[in-house]
Amino acid sequence: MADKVNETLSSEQIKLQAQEQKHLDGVVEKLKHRENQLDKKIKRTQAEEQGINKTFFDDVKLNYGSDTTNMETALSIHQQQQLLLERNNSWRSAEEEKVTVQRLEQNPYFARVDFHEHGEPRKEKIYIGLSSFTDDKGKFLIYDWRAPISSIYYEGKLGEVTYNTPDGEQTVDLSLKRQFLIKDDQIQSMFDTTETIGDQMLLEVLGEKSTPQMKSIVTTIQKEQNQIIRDTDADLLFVQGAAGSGKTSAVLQRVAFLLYRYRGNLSASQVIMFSPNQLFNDYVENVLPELGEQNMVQMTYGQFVGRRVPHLDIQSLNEQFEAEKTETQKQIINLKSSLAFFKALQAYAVHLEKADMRFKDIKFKGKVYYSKQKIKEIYYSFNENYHLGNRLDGTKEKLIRSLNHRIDKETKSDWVQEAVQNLSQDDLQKMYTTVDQEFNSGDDEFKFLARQVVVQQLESVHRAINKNQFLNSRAQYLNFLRMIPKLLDLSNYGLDEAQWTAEVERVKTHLKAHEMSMPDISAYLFLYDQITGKHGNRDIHFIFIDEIQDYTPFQLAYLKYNFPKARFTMLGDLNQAIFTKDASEDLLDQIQTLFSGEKIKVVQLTRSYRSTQPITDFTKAILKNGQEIAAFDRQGPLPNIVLAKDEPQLLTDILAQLAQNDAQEMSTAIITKTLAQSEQLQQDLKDRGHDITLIRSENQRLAAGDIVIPSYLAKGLEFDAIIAYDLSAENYHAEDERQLVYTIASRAMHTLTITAQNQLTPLLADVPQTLYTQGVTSVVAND
Ligand SMILES: Nc1ncnc2c1ncn2[C@@H]1O[C@H](COP(=O)(O)OP(=O)(O)OP(=O)(O)O)[C@@H](O)[C@H]1O
Repeated sequence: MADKVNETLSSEQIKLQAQEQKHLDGVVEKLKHRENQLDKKIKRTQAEEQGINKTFFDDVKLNYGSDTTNMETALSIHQQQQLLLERNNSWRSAEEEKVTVQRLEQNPYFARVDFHEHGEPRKEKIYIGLSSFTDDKGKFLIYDWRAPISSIYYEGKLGEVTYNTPDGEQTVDLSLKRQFLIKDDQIQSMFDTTETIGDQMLLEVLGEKSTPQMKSIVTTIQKEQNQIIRDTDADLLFVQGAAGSGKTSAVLQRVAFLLYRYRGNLSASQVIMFSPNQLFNDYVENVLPELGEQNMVQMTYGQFVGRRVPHLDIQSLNEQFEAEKTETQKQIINLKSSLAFFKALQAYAVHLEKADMRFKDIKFKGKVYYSKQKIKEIYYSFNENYHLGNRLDGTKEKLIRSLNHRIDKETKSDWVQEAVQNLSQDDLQKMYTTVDQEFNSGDDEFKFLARQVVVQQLESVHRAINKNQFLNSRAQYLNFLRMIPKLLDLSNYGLDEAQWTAEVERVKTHLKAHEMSMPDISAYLFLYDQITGKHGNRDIHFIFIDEIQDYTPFQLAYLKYNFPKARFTMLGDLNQAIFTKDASEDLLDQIQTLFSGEKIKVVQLTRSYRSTQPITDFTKAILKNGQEIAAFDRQGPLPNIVLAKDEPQLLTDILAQLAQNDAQEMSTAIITKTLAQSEQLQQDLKDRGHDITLIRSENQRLAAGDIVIPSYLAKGLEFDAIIAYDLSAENYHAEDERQLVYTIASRAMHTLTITAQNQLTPLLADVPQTLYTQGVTSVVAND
């Protein structure tokens, strides 16, 4: 496209481009000059550091005569260390700057804006790039895209534009917005725009082929995305965005923005992003480093809870997704996912201050050392001002004190006498505090050793106390579940007591086998946190949650509890609730309750950038009463529905479509509903002589090229071409699978093929026939 634009350049434009090229040459020269200077600085300071290191002790006045000379020596060492540290910092920061300069050399800037400050006669002209760069006199040659003034590039049209600065709002008069495509220090093309970022550049970016790694979008951030990226006000920023509307992209640029805006007060380790699965983590991991920032902490909710209960087998993504559920099970899950369940647990915790704590005996050498009755007695011996956490601390303190008393007593028991006599020379040496420890008498020595032996042996009791091993967490959780009919109204969830009792028994059986389902694990941990008085991690400043529609209100409440000081950004598409399905509908209401009294901002992104217009129009028609979606005007072939009469025919159709996509150099993902189908399909294709990568687990790496992947792992990802596997009436029939079909179809960037055996799923029955072709393999690729 750049060529097409160049072909039609007028002489005026050619002149303008030559002027810009001259400016660019000047900036590149200065960047190279700076790199040179930095190289010299790095070499010099490293040499100085080595020099200081070599002569360190020659230069230090080693003098250990008197107190004053000792002091002088210490001072002298300190001075030398300071010198070393200074040199070290100096070359390290020069190295860092060099990396930035080198990144800028690759692509110094992507935009220029001209504007007048209000009341100032002089026109200003600034260039915007990935980082700031000043010349030797401190004049800005490039502004960081995150600098306050750069916002005007993304914010509005020409004319009056307001932008936020740390000191409040500023207004300028914007007279020019120019975009550049620069490669190897040459301007490939440039566009002046009158609208927000010209569609031309966006079209070019979006028309590119997919990559196994997500790319940054700084050059073409859209106005509404910019609002998400630069928000510094909201305690909760909630983004509802259609599939492909750039939620994930916006959030990654937002992390980069926040790290810049709060530089010095915020580090990447204080930002956590919760993502749908590990594959997705890999997919996005390059974006921040590309922007010159460190990656934030990334994890899935499963990982977040799983690491705290290594002994329990938690339901995997696959099990969660594929488990067939009865109506009662669905209702139980609904209950356990609710805020009411969260509150019931808090109420139960208050009740525990008075009664019903469950303890385990602490044993020593197979015998009860502190009985659970004794522990319970201590626990409830404190007055009513003691809350759960204090009670536990108080109990532990008392137990430790009692243990110390018992150590003295225990030293006189027979087993200790015997153990001391049997100590080897080696054991003895380890026990003495100094090699030649002296004692007044043999008796004293014996007492000393006996005490050491007892302390060593009783270490297990000590540990049991310290590590709360006397808490009977599992029995406690079951007790909480049994109490539920008293704490909330089961009939609100369409359940009766008998069904609930059966559920408690089910949880008990699973616990015996060390297994737990996802809804239980959060409640189990929250209960433990209540009992231990844990108040969460106050050091985390920002929490991002992607694909929020797959979280339950309980999980979100639990995350909020865990990160009490954090500001939350939640992104999702209520149309894509593939785990929580209908329950996601009132999620936003529930979240608002969670953040009541705090600043909430809700932003909607409706334009879908991932897919061509025909694909977006088709996917939009799958949904009934869904959230708003607008297509981006990028053309391509209509989605194609291929019906096969039987399985061999289905395979033949898939192979034909794969061949066609390959010929157009598009990578294809065949998305099946379940993992079993993916495995079968991979084998069937192999039998037909076609090898294809199977993504079976989230812990795999995404490879370039064609893949087969089950639906729940394709979340958040995108591919040039999608083949939706067997969207037949038999495979997809339940109304609550509509969102799943939408999620699958909306992964496609350029081509979408729907295959089905026999009869097409009724979920597509209402899609107008004008929105797709049927029976033929699609022909035209995106130009
Ligand atoms: N402003 C933009 N400039 C260029 N590309 C963009 C822009 N916004 C979004 N895109 C592209 O659109 C595609 C979809 O973006 P992204 O994955 O962030 O959307 P999403 O809303 O998280 O989608 P989903 O909910 O379906 O996972 C990506 O390829 C992204 O690079």
